Amino acid sequence: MEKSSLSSALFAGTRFDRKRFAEDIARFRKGGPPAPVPEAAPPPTEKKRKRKSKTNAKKNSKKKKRAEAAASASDIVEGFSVFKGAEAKDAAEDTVKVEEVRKDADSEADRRRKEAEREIERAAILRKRFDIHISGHNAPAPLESFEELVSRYGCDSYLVGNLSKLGFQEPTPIQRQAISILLSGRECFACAPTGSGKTLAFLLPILMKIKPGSKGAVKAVILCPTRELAAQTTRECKKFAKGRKFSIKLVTKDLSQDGNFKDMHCDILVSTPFRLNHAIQKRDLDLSRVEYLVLDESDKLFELGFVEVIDSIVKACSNPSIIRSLFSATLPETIESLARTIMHDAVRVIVGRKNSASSLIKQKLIFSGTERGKLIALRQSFAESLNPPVLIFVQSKERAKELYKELAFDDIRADVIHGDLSEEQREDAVDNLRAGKSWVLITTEVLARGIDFKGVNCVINYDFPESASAYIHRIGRCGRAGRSGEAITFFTEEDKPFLRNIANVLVSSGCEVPSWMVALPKLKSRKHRVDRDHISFLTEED
Ligand SMILES: Nc1ncnc2c1ncn2[C@@H]1O[C@H](COP(=O)(O)OP(=O)(O)OP(=O)(O)O)[C@@H](O)[C@H]1O
Repeated sequence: MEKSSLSSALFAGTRFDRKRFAEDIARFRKGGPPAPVPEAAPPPTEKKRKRKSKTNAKKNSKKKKRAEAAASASDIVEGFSVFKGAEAKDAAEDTVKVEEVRKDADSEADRRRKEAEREIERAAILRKRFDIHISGHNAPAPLESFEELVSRYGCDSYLVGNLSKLGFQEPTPIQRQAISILLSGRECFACAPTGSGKTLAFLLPILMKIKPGSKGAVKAVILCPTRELAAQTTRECKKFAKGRKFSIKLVTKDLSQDGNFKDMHCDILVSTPFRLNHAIQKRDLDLSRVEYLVLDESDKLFELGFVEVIDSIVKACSNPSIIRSLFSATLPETIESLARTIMHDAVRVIVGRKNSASSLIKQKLIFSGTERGKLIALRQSFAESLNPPVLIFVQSKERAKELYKELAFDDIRADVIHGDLSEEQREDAVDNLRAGKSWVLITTEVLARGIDFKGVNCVINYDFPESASAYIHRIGRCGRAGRSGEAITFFTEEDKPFLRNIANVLVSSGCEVPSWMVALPKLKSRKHRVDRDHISFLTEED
């Protein structure tokens, strides 16, 4: 006979009759009255059978307890072999079941571990493919597609529908990673090239997570360094949110000075730092329920002049579970460590190389000798090829006006934007370039950051930029959203000592520069501000 059938034959019918041995049980029980003995059970009716099968589930879950009870019962009836044997058999069966449960749990843990490993591998492959570099523990995997927003994060389909209507088919690298970080509730430092879609990267999690709501409870604040950028971000936000009743407001001069924020319904507030701080200090704007705070162009916002105001705004956003994020195309170490003081457990994301220009821009440095030489070089370059729209950067509003006068002689449809113009005039100048009414827009640093002119073909740095990051942001007004662009930078004898920083940016973007430029000595001062001669062909004698 086989071993298994032998044992089943031996144990067949071996059941302990508690009723028959009740007195013995009582005798062996240590203290206490004899346990009540149940009547011998009649054969189960259909109803009872059903009830029994229902209770089986409960019984199974109590297997472990029963095994323990069996062990203690055998202690009680020590020496009573039949009882001990039967319970021991029960206990053995239970031990097998417990072992099975443990094995199941082990294989479940194993399965989960393997799934987590696969997820880490998948994330690493995506990051490598899109040149995404992260630091910070347990960063969530980048998005594979916008559809994943629905399947993985429960995004409302209206939002994905809006993206598709706007022609956004695939997330850009910074969107893939920053969106998943913010949606998982982590804070984020993000550095990605100009024109790579950082705006949507911070707007989308806000639109997904906050609920359109009640009076006086601002839920998200977005800070931008200039009014033009704040206005553009507000417009973008409204486009993405179309179809939902979000109240999205731009803090204008009037609103900051006279707004009744207590009775105002506003979910998302976009502002420059000074206007927002004015509203907090003078108009009782309450930011204590803000859930998301975004510092766009964050390195600019942490520059001298803004720091105290930013500090006061950060303090006003006092919600302990607030999620802060910092976005820029440039993030110097000094600014990063300053910014870290306000962040909790942030993940740092870099797309491509930190502090580098977009690889879509063809960059050129042109020596023009003197200020006069620059004007000749500019006219020559326009005569050879003028590929509008063109953006020209100068270092001051006076120089912007001067250059505008010069170009007016040349029948070039030029416009100018600077700080002396009213808000409306500035908006008109930007709109005219967008609409193709003007070909050339002369500007100061005011349009250097964040402004999205999709079609700008060429950026000319008429005046040499004051730093490498100013250069990266200025030329980043072209070569956006996958399009190519051209950047021309004039330099004079006076600018030569400051060439090294800019030449290094060209080198890291794969553009050719003469070796003497990168061999120039390092300068202590990073900023380059020069007093320049007036822009004019008319000399004093003329
Ligand atoms: N996923 C996408 N698919 C197609 N176009 C996109 C996508 N995301 C953003 N864009 C477009 O790319 C352009 C640049 O985006 P955005 O202004 O957000 O860039 P940015 O990284 O913030 O640039 P900057 O550093 O200059 O501020 C915009 O015109 C935007 O509409």
